[in-house]
Amino acid sequence: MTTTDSLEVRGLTRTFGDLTAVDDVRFAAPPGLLTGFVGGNGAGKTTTMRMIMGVLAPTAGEVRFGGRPVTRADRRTFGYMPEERGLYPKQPVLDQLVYLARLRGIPAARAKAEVLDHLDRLGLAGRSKEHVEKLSLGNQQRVQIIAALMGSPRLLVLDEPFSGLDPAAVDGMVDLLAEHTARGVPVLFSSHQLDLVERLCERLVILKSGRVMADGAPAELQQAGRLRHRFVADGDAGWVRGVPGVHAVDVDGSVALLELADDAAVQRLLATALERGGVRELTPLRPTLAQIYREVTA
Ligand SMILES: Nc1ncnc2c1ncn2[C@@H]1O[C@H](COP(=O)(O)OP(=O)(O)OP(=O)(O)O)[C@@H](O)[C@H]1O
Repeated sequence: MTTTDSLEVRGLTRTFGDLTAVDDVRFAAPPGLLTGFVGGNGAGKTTTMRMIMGVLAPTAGEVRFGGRPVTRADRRTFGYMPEERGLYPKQPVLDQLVYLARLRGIPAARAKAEVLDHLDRLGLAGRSKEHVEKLSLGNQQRVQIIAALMGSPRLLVLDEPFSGLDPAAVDGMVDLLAEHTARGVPVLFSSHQLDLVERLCERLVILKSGRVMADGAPAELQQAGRLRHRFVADGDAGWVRGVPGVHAVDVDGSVALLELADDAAVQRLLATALERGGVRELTPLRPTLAQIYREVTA
């Protein structure tokens, strides 16, 4: 079943007493894309996701899906991995997942086949009869992921789905998510692992103190980020500090990391370099996601 619905949040706000945990948050998670939701501890990611899923009422604002306000019926078709993982410790893995799948309205035989397939793909095929409490935390996490992915959800909202997973499980998870995005499903997931977010995400929302600090495709955010240059002089580059419009972030012998105010600063830099013996290299450096994140949340 393919889908073309977007998730959209508009002006979403939530207060707890004097604290505004989520403050006028607006962004969209478009169909078929992985949208990464990042921000430090307490930034408001979980609170936003809980409001999207209807677990927590907003103080203000609205959640829309497919171009209209989200309904309870819509939410029953969403896959959600909550921060507080909700598995029954004393039930076997297979029984539990089949039960959860049946709650989503999947017929018994199909539910079992789907669960067994997912267990196999996340490396848990041999564990299906074990009680959840007997599994390692990483394996419990895999079971929790499967619970969210059952039954062709129309939207996936995943709170820290990658935390505690080993690299093989991350790869298995990435493959599974790709099948959902290929069907057009919007996927919103929170993470503190910026390297992983950089690798996976087609869109990014950065939150700080309940507010959206940046929102867009990683390449767009990189374009907007402060462009730096690596400069290598013929000889010591210490003189770059005196060139107007040139900010030397770091100078180490002949190599300098520079921020150049404008084209005129570039020309002044090159002219001065020629007077002093020449230029070996001047290369623009696009900021990494980690640098962008540090800049917008500083
Ligand atoms: N039920 C609640 N009652 C009071 N304060 C709350 C409640 N839920 C969340 N908060 C507060 O709201 C703020 C945002 O919390 P939230 O859990 O959404 O952040 P987060 O970005 O998910 O953080 P983390 O990365 O640490 O999980 C925090 O200051 C938190 O203490």
